[in-house]
Amino acid sequence: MKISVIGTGYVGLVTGTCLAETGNEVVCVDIDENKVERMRNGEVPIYEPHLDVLFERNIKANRLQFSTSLKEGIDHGDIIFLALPTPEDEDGSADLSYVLGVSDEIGKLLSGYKVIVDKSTVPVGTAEKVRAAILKNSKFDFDVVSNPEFLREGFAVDDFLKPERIVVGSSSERATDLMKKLYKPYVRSGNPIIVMDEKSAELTKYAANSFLATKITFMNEIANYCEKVGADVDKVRIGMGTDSRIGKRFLFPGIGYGGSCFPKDVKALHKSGKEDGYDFKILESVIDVNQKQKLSLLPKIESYFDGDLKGKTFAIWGLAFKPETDDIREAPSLDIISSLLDRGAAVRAFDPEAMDNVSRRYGDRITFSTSMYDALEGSDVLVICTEWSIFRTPDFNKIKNSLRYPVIFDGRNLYDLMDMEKEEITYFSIGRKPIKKTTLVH
Ligand SMILES: NC(=O)C1=CN([C@@H]2O[C@H](COP(=O)(O)OP(=O)(O)OC[C@H]3O[C@@H](n4cnc5c(N)ncnc54)[C@H](O)[C@@H]3O)[C@@H](O)[C@H]2O)C=CC1
Ligand SMILES: O=C(O)[C@H]1O[C@H](OP(=O)(O)OP(=O)(O)OC[C@H]2O[C@@H](n3ccc(=O)[nH]c3=O)[C@H](O)[C@@H]2O)[C@H](O)[C@@H](O)[C@@H]1O
Repeated sequence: MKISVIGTGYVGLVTGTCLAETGNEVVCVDIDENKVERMRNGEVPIYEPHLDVLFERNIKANRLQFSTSLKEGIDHGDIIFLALPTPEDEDGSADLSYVLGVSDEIGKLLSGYKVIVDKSTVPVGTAEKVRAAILKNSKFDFDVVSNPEFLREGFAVDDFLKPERIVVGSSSERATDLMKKLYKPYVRSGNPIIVMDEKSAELTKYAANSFLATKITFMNEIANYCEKVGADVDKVRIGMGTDSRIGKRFLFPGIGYGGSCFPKDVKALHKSGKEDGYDFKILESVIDVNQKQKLSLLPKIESYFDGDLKGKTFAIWGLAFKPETDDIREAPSLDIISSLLDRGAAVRAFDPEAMDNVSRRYGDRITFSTSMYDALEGSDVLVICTEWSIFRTPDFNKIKNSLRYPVIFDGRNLYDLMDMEKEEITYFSIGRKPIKKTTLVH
């Protein structure tokens, strides 16, 4: 089939590449000329595991092309995916200007029947707005489908190729049939294509993300309470998660959820609710608790240094909002770094993939290290913000010998408490008892 994807970010580029992988002819359109030039030169502009292999293969096979021309995209595709940003607006609502702006243009460019598929995460009622925006300028027949995307960064290719489900929101039989045909190769394992009306599809996406964010936040509150009463959140997590009604996944406490979606989507659903006369009290709490959780290591750090962080140097391991991505949008590490800098401390940071993105934001206000161990040199203590695999089994002797104070503040509970008892390291984590050793100052 002939497919166009408008917007080549994490979702658009993965969608375009994976759709080319099953034999479709795909044109990806982006407004960012530099990005399009890089992709035309064979460069994948984001870090996403396994994407490079598929990207290269499909470009070589001439199934994947890039353009800055929306007209080229609209002329080419029978199905046109919108994978445009829907960032948080000042009041917390989803900014629809990208989606509706492009829809406006599409109306002027249509020259025959097309299916316009909204893959961006959007509030209930957006499909109608997209339809109205196109209709304003077009006399040709078209359908609008809501097809929310559930991929996770870091696993995006796998999630797209083998989705647990595909949600298609459409009231048009013609468009639904085309979508089913397109997605058939991706649901061979028997996972369903769930067809519903557009509004329900739009809400399914917000409901899924908000539920997961709520699950994490609930565990963060349980972790905070564990610290007050001397319980161990790891044990509570396992005890709870083995109940299949609860499930083991997304119960890991930490320094809050981040990323380009959970924070904005929870706020957008809360805001939509308000506009539609419904007060999502639970989401208000989730937003509030998560903001506080991002800085939950700070009181522990301040208390360790008797409130005075001036002149101290902090090694930070992990900057991305989660492992296996270079994405730093709403990353808890940024809240922690800003708070440390505000208190007169210095930061030596290391991340396997996200340092370029952080450097664009902080410039030379922080030092970027060449390795995880280099970050420790000249630092007072270590703070862990992201659970990259390479941080899971470090050389504890190196940590002890490099830091001025052999102390770890772990925002992701990477280490077993029993193991840490054996090390001469003071260890603070989330929802578990602190392990305090008589500190040797180098
Ligand atoms: N990042 C993720 O893991 C997921 C994101 N989503 C949703 O998908 C949508 C896109 O998200 P991302 O891919 O992360 O965004 P992104 O910010 O990574 O990429 C958006 C792309 O659209 C391009 N663009 C902006 N205006 C344009 C225009 N007028 N014409 C053509 N291209 C234009 C930008 O240059 C950029 O390359 C959002 O609604 C998001 O909530 C949904 C599921 C997963
Ligand atoms: O709409 C989106 O953009 C996507 O948002 C999330 O995917 P993603 O943001 O890539 O990452 P997750 O793995 O869900 O993690 C989100 C945040 O929650 C945190 N998290 C996750 C799981 C957990 O147990 N504890 C926890 O704190 C992570 O550290 C991270 O900051 C959803 O998992 C995807 O299904 C969805 O498509």
